Amino acid sequence: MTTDEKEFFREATLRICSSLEIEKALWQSLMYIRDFMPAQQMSFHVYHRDLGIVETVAHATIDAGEAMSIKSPLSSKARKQVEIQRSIRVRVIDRLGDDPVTSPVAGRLGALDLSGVVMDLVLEKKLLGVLSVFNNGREKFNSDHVRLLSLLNEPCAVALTNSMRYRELMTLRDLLADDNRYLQDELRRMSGEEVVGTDFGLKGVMEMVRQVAPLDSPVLLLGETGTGKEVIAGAIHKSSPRKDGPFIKVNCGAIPETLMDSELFGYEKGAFTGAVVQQRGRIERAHGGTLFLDEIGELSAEAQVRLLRVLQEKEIDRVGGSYPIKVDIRIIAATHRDLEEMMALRKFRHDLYFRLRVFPIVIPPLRERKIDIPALVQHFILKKSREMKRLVVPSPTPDAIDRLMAYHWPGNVRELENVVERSLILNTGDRLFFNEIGARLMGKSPESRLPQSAETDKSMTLDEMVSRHIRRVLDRCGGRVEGDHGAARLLGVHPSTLRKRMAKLGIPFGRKAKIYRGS
Ligand SMILES: Nc1ncnc2c1ncn2[C@@H]1O[C@H](COP(=O)(O)OP(=O)(O)OP(=O)(O)O)[C@@H](O)[C@H]1O
Repeated sequence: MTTDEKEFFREATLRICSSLEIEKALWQSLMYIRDFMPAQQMSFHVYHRDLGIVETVAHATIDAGEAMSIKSPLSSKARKQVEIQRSIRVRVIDRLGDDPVTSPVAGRLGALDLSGVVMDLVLEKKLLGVLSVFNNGREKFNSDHVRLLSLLNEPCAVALTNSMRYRELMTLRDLLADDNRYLQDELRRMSGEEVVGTDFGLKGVMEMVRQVAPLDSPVLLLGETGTGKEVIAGAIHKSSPRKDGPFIKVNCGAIPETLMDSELFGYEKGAFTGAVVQQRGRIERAHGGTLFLDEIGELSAEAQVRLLRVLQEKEIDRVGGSYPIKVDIRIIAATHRDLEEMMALRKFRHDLYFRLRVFPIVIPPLRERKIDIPALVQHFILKKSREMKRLVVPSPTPDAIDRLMAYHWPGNVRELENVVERSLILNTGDRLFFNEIGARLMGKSPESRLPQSAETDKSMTLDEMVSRHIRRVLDRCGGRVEGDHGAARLLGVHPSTLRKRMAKLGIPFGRKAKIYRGS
């Protein structure tokens, strides 16, 4: 190196290493180098061998440097030309648009008519990236310029690698923070989400859950609103091999159509005004876990087409993205709507329906499994008291339980949960009366009312309450468990479920009951 070259190397190296933000370092370098050659713009590019894509990561003009991520796919001829590269190569190109490697990149940067010097950045025989320096073509680059640039190969390669690692680290940090926020939300939502009624009203449902959980097949949960479809979706996820992965919920009815694509598929930085950072969509977040599509019947026709593609191809395109991303997800969909009727009305696609309907599970309404009511009440009292930081956990009076059992619960478990919460807010003592349910029942048919007891203010355990209620219903049915006038029908459970519960609570049935009743 001559003295001038040494000085050039020193000064240019100081600038290229001046910042981990490569766009700033690039601009500093351009401002220095332009005194030695006709340089008006400079860019750094990275080659992704697995995708055959050149990514322009930074670009500087005289005015400023800018970080970017512009991805340009190369032709197979250009890929070969790049991939056989082992040693440093510096090329002068008179018109960037005429070269198979530079033209796709120059096309994206609006630089097809510019001329430039393109230098491969190689360290330990590995191609790490490319530095390009270009101008408007009026002044030519010559061999002196090429020699000077070649001096900077190693510092440029090191600076580019360091800054890419730094950028990766920053992205990972953002993703982790993002994941953490999501997981905290999920945890808040899922914690304490114990399924009540697994041995009684939900026994059949839980058997199906056990069958399907270990597989990757889609599951379709059907049932009225508030029956616990999300709780069951969570139970499937928790007992599946994906349990350590994410459980991501999408409420298809709550996302406006204009935001649906970016919510589901995510977007690249700059894909639209306001897309200042890259954002992963919910489908991508569910990678390695379960995607729960609630209210699937509310999806628009366009969104149905795009979802079908995800199910078929198992890949997504981010909005503004230039290549597909593979996703490994298990889908659980849920709806309270009649999808078959929606298909007949052409409001739901046949192909999507058949893809989702591989394993349907129907969750019965609460009025058909009233046997679960006492346990659910107890569960919600404990849960809500904890949330409200109540020192004394109140218990319902026996009459209150009778009232709750007699009500028909159009809003299902969610309505019951709200009733418990309201009652806890209104009653600060240690007893809950649920008088509002009594009031609601006043308008109901006489058979939906059960006899009221005088013991309105005595507290009992949950088992005592259930036992007392079953005995009372049995008395009304003359001890009959099965049949149209049997206790099981009145309690909204299967006779064998009722017998098991009776055995557990020590309530005699069959021959024993006759002896006990003295008949
Ligand atoms: N078996 C159950 N055990 C415990 N809690 C339950 C059970 N079923 C439902 N819940 C509770 O009831 C509420 C409503 O349940 P969930 O949101 O799962 O119903 P859903 O059928 O998904 O409703 P929607 O159709 O309106 O989305 C939730 O707070 C849930 O925790």
